[in-house]
Amino acid sequence: MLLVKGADLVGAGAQDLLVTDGVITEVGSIASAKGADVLDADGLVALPGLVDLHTHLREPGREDAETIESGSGAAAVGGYTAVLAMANTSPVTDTAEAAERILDLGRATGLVDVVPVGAVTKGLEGAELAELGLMHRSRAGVTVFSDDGKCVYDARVMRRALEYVRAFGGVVSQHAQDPHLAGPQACAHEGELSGRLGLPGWPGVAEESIVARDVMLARHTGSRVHVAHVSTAATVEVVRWAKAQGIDVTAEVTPHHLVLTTDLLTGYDPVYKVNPPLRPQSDVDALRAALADGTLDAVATDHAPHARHDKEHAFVDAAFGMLGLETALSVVSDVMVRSDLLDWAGVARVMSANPARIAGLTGHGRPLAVGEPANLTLVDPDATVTVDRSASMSLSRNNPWHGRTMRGAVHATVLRGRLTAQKGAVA
Ligand SMILES: NC(=O)N[C@@H](CC(=O)O)C(=O)O
Ligand SMILES: [Zn+2]
Ligand SMILES: [Zn+2]
Repeated sequence: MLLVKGADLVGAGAQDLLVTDGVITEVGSIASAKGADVLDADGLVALPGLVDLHTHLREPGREDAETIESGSGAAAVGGYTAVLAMANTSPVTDTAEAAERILDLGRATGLVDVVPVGAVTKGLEGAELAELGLMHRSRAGVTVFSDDGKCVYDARVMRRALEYVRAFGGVVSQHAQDPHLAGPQACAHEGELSGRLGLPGWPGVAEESIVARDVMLARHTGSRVHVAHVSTAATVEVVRWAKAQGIDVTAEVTPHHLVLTTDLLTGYDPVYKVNPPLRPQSDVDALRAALADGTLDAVATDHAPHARHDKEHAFVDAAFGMLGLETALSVVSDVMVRSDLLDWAGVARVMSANPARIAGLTGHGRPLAVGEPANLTLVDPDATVTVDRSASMSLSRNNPWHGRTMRGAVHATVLRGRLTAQKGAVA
């Protein structure tokens, strides 16, 4: 048993919360409970456990960069109770067996629910559909499919994937990047600055044109598409239009695209190399506004750990990606809550309820009420944190937030009644 004392339940004021056998059994004023561990939550905000739609855990294949265990630790410290593990591992998660293996490794660690994402195409090669139905019907129950890292570029393949997943309520999460408009070398927002720096440009239209196509394919098939890591104002416009038409589209934004801008590239530090690239301030402002007004449904980290020997290269040669799990809540607090763009109920929506709904996770993203699973994140809204890349559960150090001070931090994470992390460390 666990007794959480005096947490602000967002909208319901300070309450005590009793957890028995992983389920919330009482909410209100609870003086004591015999045999229960007590967690003092005075001054803390209680959110439903955070859900990340987009995490790279690197196992199998790149256990030097991250493992399911180390990434689960980072997730727990970051306030997450469920993460969707992207399929671009080695081997790729494109079979039922591969998906079940990830599920089992996640369960063995037990710090967070690790939910496998299945590849859309075999080997992420974009040609032949992977065994979507078998992955869905497996113990892993895969509902989110993505070739993330690569775009499902062939419109016919995308159409067939959408038709296929519609049968069981699945969704395709698209890494929107036209490979001709933004080729493999493209690594900086295309504009005056990329020209001056001599970096191959990645124009916003390479994203926007794929999203425009995909929402039309979703309309045509009556299926559901999700847009990964939206990075431009015009993509927001497409998503807004599609939603207004009743097209079944959802979209996510990363913490880094809500804050970091392309001018950080002037120092050629590869820590700022990410896909899609950092954009100008006008895009950042549009993304914040779209997250606030619901056009963007979710914040997803795109936690992308990379080993030192893959990241510490000349900018053009370095790997794409940055860490995100441990800092996401602080970034969102700092940029969205402190500026009144979102209140804590809004944070619960974009970091828990909406991602859980998109991924079809019934045990997550639920209101903190009697009868619900006790997955929760306690946040100290006034804590000031200065990010230190060396104090991380991740095996990698490609942390773009190093040295930054933010307000608002995860205090503790509870997964089905069990404390999984507290004050930056795994419990
Ligand atoms: N975001 C990145 O820059 N990198 C991701 C791939 C991806 O999300 O597209 C990775 O796997 O490293
Ligand atoms: Zn991607
Ligand atoms: Zn990714």
